[in-house]
Amino acid sequence: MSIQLPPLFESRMQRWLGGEYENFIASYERSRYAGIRVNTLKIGLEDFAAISPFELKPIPWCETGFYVDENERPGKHPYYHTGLYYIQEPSAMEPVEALRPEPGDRVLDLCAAPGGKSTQIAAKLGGRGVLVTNDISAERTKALAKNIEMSGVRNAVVLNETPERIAEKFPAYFDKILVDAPCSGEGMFRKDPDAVRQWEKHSVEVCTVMQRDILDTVASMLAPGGRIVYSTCTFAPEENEAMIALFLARHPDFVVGELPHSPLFAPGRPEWVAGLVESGGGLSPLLHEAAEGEEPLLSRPEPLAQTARAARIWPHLAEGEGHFVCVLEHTGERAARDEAAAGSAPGPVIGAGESLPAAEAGGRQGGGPKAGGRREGRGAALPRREDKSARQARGRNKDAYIREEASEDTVRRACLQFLAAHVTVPIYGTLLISGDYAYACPVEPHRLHGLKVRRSGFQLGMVKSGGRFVPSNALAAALLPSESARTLDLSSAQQEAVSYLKGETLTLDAERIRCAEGTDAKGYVLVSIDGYSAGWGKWAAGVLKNEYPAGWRWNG
Ligand SMILES: C[S@@+](CC[C@H](N)C(=O)[O-])C[C@H]1O[C@@H](n2cnc3c(N)ncnc32)[C@H](O)[C@@H]1O
Repeated sequence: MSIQLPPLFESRMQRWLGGEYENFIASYERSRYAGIRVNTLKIGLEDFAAISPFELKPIPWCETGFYVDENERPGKHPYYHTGLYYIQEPSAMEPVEALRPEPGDRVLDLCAAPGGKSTQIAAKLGGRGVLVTNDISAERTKALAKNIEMSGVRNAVVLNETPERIAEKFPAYFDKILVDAPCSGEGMFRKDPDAVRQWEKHSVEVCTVMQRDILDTVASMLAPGGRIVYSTCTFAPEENEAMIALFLARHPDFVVGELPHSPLFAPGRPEWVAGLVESGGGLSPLLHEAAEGEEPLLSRPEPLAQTARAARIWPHLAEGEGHFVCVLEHTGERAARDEAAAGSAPGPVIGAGESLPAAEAGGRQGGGPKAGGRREGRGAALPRREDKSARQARGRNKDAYIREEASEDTVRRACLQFLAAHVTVPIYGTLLISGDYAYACPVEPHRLHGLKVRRSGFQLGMVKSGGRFVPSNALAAALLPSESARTLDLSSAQQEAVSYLKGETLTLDAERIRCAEGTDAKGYVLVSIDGYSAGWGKWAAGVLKNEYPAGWRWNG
């Protein structure tokens, strides 16, 4: 075997798996499985099957998931850049299947970066409801935001917060919460040799303390009758069944729910935890947690017995890496919610073909001078620079709201003018200005006050010096070509598509740009590949200036 497994890990697995151990260890000789998940926000399953550049083999537990040959390099195809699929380890697709988000739900993905499961949740929401996606690592939320945006998600907020601070702002708010917990990663040893290097005796102990605290905090954010899915990519029972049983002992208003079990999954192993508690062993002191003079919480048979309803995905039984998935159902009554009455189902920022209010109509294409005589766009009043005290007041939080009125107004007007002139469908959300950026925010904006926010919602664009509005690539990626006033379609079979994705300027005639009635070719153009939107370009005099963002470009 080429992988050197930690001896303590091997001896633990051998003890627990007994006769099954040989098969388990033999699975380390096989190569890992690669998967893609079709992003149904951008393409239907049948349509993808018709154009797929790769041979697809269905993943049994996820309707939108497919095994692909890793040598196909799915990250190196224009369709990856148009967000038609997300590259995801097959077992990692199960937690969201167990969560079962439905259009209209409010969902929290607490430990979300880089966003595999968040993009899967967003696809299931189908643009309706709310996704709050969060990671405690600031660095990792950059990739999370990029993946959310490349996937064309319109109803997500991206946070970089602790669970406790989110809980203060969203008490009993979410219908569904995913905790894809930080863990010792034993299930990833085959896929990622780094996981082996990082594993040590104390990993399990450190992780259980984090997991216990995270689970305790999320309970307060769940609406009555809601569902939590807890998942890890480790085999350690301390981080799996024990965490669930401890949670149930502390939160008697929850039960372990049924999973839509694949016959390839195995049940949870409460007896492993019972054995560790009895012997006084294991790698976490939490196994023996007890109030003074009382028996350890985990010696209560009932909560532990429920964990048999969880699922373990084993690499020797299913074609995927090791995972643990458990559903926790709140036993309270799920209340019907009138989103509109609660003020939490925002209407459109601006509707299709809608006229801007007179005070905002100044710079609209073909529009006359606006009321008050000032024109937006070229020659418009410059936004005043934020002064030093305002900058200090904003502190660490770049996305805080404090901003001088004048410039907030400028961003707001510029954004609405852009949408009116370039987008032919309503964009839903509360128009929220954060610094130079405009967002369509899917939650009541007050909930974000004081939080570290990476994206306050669907990023529409920003105002640059001179009051010029630059649309975000998130907006481009989420629009259908038919929803944009100007479009240019490139073919994935032509070099032009890759040239665009590499950030190169294209030379092309006005005839190639499809323009909505009353619009000419000059200006922002939504660039699509085989009919699937990728980004913006700006056309004038036979040249398409490339607006595809540097961080999204095709490398190599
Ligand atoms: C298993 S990874 C998540 C993978 C992700 N769900 C996906 O599907 O792409 C666990 C994540 O938890 C984050 N994390 C660790 N402690 C956390 C905490 N207390 N609150 C929120 N996130 C945390 C880590 O930064 C890491 O990105």
